[in-house]
Formats: sequence, C-alpha cells, structure tokens
Amino acid sequence: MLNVTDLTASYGPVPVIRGVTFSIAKGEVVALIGRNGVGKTTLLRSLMAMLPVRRGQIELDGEAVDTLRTHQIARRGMMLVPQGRGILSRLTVGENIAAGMRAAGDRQPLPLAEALAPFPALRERINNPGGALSGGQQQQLALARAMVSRPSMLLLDEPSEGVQPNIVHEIGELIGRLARETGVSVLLVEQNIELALQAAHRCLVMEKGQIVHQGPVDELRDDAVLKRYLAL
Ligand SMILES: Nc1ncnc2c1ncn2[C@@H]1O[C@H](COP(=O)(O)OP(=O)(O)OP(=O)(O)O)[C@@H](O)[C@H]1O
Repeated sequence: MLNVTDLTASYGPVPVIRGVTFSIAKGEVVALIGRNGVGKTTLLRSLMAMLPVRRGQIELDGEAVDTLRTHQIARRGMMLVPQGRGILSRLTVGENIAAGMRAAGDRQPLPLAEALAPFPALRERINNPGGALSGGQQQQLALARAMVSRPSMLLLDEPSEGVQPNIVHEIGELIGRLARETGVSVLLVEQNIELALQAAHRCLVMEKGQIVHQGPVDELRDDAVLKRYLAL
C-alpha cells in the first residue's frame, strides 16, 4: 500500500505539486483525473524521485521511500508505466519483458510463462518486435514488463493513449483483473472516463497541483461532476 503525505514537488522554484496527501490500499485501483497541465504526470514522476525538488513523506508497504533514488524505489516494488509506454520497439516482446526482469533487482522476477499468463496476445507474439504490435498490445506489453518484477504498486500514465477506442474497455478490464488477482495497487492517470470506470474503485481529482476531491469512481458517471472537474 502507498501513503503520501504533504508531497510538494517542482522542476524549478515554482511548485507543480502542492501539499498532496492520499493513500492507496493493497489491491485498490485509484484513478487520478484532472484537466491538462494540472500536474498529474508530475505527481507520478515525483513519486518515483524523477523530479529535482521534492518534499513530503512517501511510504510504500510500511517503509519510507522518499529518500531513495528512482531505481531503488522500483526495486522496492513501485513501477511506473510512462505516457507513451517506453516500449523498446526494435526488441522482441520477450526481450522487452526480460528488460523488466532486470529492473527487479533482488526481487525474484516471475518466470516468463507466468508473466505472460494474463496476456494471451503477447504469448502468441513473443518473438515479434515491440514496434510491430498494435497500440493495445503495446499497452499490454508495458503492463507485462512492469508486472514481471512482482510490484506492489503500479503507476500508469494514460494507458488508453494510442489504444483503439473499441478495445479501451479491454485494457480497463485487464488492469482491474491484475489488481484483483495479484493484489497490486494501481494509481491510474486517465482522461478516458470509460477506462477509469472499468478499472478503478476510487477517484482523486487534481486542480493546480492539489487534490481537490476524493470519492468513489461512480461519481464520474455524473455529467455535472465531469463538467466541473474536467470541463467536458
Ligand atoms: N520537464 C518539465 N520541466 C518544467 N516544467 C514542466 C515539465 N513537465 C511538465 N512541466 C509543467 O508542469 C505542469 C504540470 O504538467 P503535467 O504534465 O504534470 O500535467 P498533467 O496534468 O499530467 O497534464 P497532461 O494531461 O497534459 O499530461 C505544467 O505547467 C507543465 O508545463
């Protein structure tokens, strides 16, 4: 589980994340929503120590990780799947997953067959280059590469991006299933409300670097709420 207390972070003198506090329980999926530029990506990056300036407490599975560096945080079990996914397009599906195994450090990674079990489309394409996959398959590969190190916390930045609209719900269903079946917790930055509703239990709403609202994800079914927080 993740506990974040009074997190403040910036690229320079002006804070982009301002006093953010929230928790995510084991196996819980939380959607982080908000308009463009409010700081959602920056929050994920600051949890991974990828920002120069950061203050506040970050506790992962009962241990403070806010003094650790990015690769050390990954080895403690928090993995980021960035926007655009970071697939190595010339390497095969299997080689991409092997790269995820190396990120595991001392954590014993899953055997390949086990890592691929939730992703039948990848099993059939194990020797194909990552760049030859469809958007949805690449998103699955990014999830498989993160899950192979048996993380306790996944940070997903816009998993619906570049995925055909008619299979967005499959990605949402997959994220929900990974959380149920492995107990991984998920913080999901997502503009696609369909995916958020499919995968998440709760939502956090961000405005100008602050969490201004927390509630059950079903609130996003209300057009008035969407209009207020997302200007849809
Ligand atoms: N590398 C960077 N250096 C300096 N400022 C940055 C950097 N990346 C983002 N910012 C600024 O930080 C603020 C928050 O950006 P961020 O990308 O976190 O927002 P976001 O909510 O994820 O938006 P989007 O949905 O468009 O990705 C913006 O004002 C942005 O210009």
